[in-house]
Amino acid sequence: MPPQWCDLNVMLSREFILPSNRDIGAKLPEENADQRCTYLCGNSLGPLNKRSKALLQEELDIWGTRAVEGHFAHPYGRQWMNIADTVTPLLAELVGASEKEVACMGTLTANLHLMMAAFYKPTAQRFKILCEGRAFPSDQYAFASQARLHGYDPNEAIVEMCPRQGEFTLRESDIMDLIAKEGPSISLVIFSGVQYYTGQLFPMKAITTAAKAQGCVCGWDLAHAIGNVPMALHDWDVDFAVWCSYKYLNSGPGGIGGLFVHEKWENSLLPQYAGWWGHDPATRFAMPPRFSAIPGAQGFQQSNPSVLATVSLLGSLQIFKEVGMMGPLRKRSLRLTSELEMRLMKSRFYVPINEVSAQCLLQGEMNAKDGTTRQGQPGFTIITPRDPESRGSQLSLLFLPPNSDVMGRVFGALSAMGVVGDERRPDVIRLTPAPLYSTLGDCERAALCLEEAFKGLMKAKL
Ligand SMILES: Cc1ncc(COP(=O)(O)O)c(C=O)c1O
Ligand SMILES: Nc1c(O)cccc1C(=O)C[C@H](N)C(=O)O
Repeated sequence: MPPQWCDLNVMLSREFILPSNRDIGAKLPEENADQRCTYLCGNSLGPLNKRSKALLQEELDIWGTRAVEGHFAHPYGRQWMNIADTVTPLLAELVGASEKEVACMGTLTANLHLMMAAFYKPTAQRFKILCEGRAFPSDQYAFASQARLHGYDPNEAIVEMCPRQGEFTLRESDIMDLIAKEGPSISLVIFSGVQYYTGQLFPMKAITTAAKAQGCVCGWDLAHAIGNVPMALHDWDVDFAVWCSYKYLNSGPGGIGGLFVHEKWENSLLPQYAGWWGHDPATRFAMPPRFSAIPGAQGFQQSNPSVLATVSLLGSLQIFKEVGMMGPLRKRSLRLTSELEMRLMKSRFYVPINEVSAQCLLQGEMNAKDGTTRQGQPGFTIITPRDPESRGSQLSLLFLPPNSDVMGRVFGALSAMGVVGDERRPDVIRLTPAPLYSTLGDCERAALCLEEAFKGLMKAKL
């Protein structure tokens, strides 16, 4: 039976090590200084957990006592030679894939290039890359450089889909229409599962189906989706996907990445940038001169993975497994994010999204629906979709008036009160209650502190 809410609260508070208010430099009374801070920043970096810490210490000790032997003989059965096998089944479960469709390797951007090298095969008729506008910059750089590599001008080859005028997120029907319209000229459709800036969860299954119907390859950047929302990449017929593990998978800064390649490609797609870790493990250490790829995603491995990075991921994935993986976690996540949203919307500084016209935003104004202009008055709206099915854990708060100092000052005040989110300039603060370690109390506290931050701002303006 999956653990209940209260059991989870207790268990998870024991598993994670969160910075205290003092650690993060919050300016709070002494009696609150050593309490854990309100950490709502797992969309950027998940916190440390005790299992990862213990596993890391074990591997350091084994390194100290066995050195090179640790590759082949390991007191806990985690021979370094096969270390990725400890996490592959868990990653496969998280993304909805078979084990051979998944590889724990490298880093997100490097894996994205590897996958584009394998899957982006532009022709004169079909050469475009369709992606969301304002994709994470590393992805934009990767797309543009891949287009250039094939001799295309990124301005012509890359189709960035932007929200309608006055809107902040994409409509499913618009995405479908664009794929249908541009389909014959599109080589690759690649979106992020959850958009890093707005927190929008794209309809992954529908986009994949539409892309495939047009004969396009469909890939996904799952940086903000893995460990955040349930997925079924195999059943959805996704061609490839890449991810990092330092966000919702809590593997630590710069943690090891991963990729997915659908099994249907197993016999027709050979790794072009081969390395010895993609070679058949049965003969890898015999060091034969000719490459013989592991069938499936793992054939794309190049180097031996960092053992320290891999066990750090393993510790967190063991917690995922213990709580029942994404089923119970998504349920908890929906509850937490709705709680945060509900409390934020009660704020007197909250402005409903439909009252914020993008045109006015551009001019640095904020218009109320009734026609009155509340020019210059500080406030915020939530640009993440209201429909829980169209978002993960994250809420993105847009501060008003735009391009003012409101966001920066609120962010500073939140930090001083022990609330850790992150700022994305010019006007957004992302707040993410992650179901593995956040509580309803965190959501309540964040909303109260936001209110306090605004009050401080208003007082200072008087
Ligand atoms: C959506 C997205 N893509 C790519 C990256 C870059 O990842 P990495 O630095 O691990 O390559 C990030 C985060 O930094 C991201 O959020
Ligand atoms: N990887 C990061 C880092 O080393 C420092 C600061 C931020 C990051 C991030 O991952 C940013 C993240 N992708 C984002 O969504 O903004």
